Amino acid sequence: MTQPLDHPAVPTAKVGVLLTNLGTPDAADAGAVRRYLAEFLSDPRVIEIPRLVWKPILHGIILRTRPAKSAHAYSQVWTEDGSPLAAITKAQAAALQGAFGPDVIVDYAMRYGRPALGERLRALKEAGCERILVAPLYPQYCAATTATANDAAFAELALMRWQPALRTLPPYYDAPEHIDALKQSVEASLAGLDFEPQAVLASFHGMPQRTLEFGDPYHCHCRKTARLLGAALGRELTITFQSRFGRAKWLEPATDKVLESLPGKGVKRIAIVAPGFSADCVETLEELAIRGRETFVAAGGTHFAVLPCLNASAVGIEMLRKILWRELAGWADAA
Ligand SMILES: C=CC1=C(C)c2cc3[nH]c(cc4nc(cc5[nH]c(cc1n2)c(C)c5CCC(=O)O)C(CCC(=O)O)=C4C)c(C)c3C=C
Ligand SMILES: [Fe+2]
Ligand SMILES: [Fe+2]
Repeated sequence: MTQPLDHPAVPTAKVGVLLTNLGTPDAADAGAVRRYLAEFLSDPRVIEIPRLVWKPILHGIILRTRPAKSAHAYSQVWTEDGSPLAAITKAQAAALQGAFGPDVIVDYAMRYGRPALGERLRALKEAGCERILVAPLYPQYCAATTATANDAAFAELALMRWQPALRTLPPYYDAPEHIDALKQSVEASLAGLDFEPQAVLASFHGMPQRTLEFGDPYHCHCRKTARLLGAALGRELTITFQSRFGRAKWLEPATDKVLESLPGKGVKRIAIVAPGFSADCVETLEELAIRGRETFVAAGGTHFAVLPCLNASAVGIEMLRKILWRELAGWADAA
């Protein structure tokens, strides 16, 4: 439609897709890790204990001791492109750019640290996106991951007079496309090993046990992903939970305890898959692949492999394209 001559230009309405992940420090040093942990661990969605109790523990103990230890972990997996989590999420967004047509812009952001979620959401709006799909890349829903990413997106919208329409990506723990992508990826990785594992572990990030009692579906989602993936592979997977944090009881069995116990039961050759992580990160590359191996070998294990996450692999990107396309129904074609 022709506009009056004095009317400002009206850009074509665009659609935005914002991939989000947890976040990561800007550098593998104690200062950067401290800033990252301070933001992350101040989130009441992550640490669900009264602020009055938690603040002194966080500032008096955790932020004094953990940054140096975690920085060492990060330094062992740091790449030329920075933190693996940030580099892989960036590569996923780049691989999906153009996949939904010329009027759909794909970007990425982090819930903690940079690029900040609110800032990228605003940038999409400023680029003309009137509709935005926020896609937290966690297959299994968890209040500490999915919900807090969505909260941050809506908090940014709360600051706007003219808001874009927002959709959020539902969890995809049991989506056939996700299970099939995992199956293909695991089969290809297992075929590349020079040994036949006696057991394959499915290690998920842990959560405090009481979040299950509060009604968080995370534990059930993890179990279902493992069950469906096991059925697709035709072999039973041993489910474990890693990365225990703090003193409270966490979901069990704990990955490190299982690694310690398997060789004594005659299981000396294992592979680990981490189907709760859409991208490799410090938890898979350092905690599992470095410390996990040390634990397993010290207990008498002889063969050990951690299989890569879907990352920006061809099957991983094709899976994301399909599940995002489904959520863009009625939007991408209207753009
Ligand atoms: C995949 C799902 C995740 C859940 C669930 C989760 C819960 C959760 N995590 C912590 C504490 C830490 N997690 C850390 C790193 C980290 N966690 C996830 C994912 C989940 N966390 C990812 C992808 C990463 C990697 C980030 C990276 O930079 O590579 C860390 C930082 C590292 C360290 O110091 O060990 C902490 C701390 C809690 C408390 C929690 C649930 C309550
Ligand atoms: Fe975590
Ligand atoms: Fe960890």
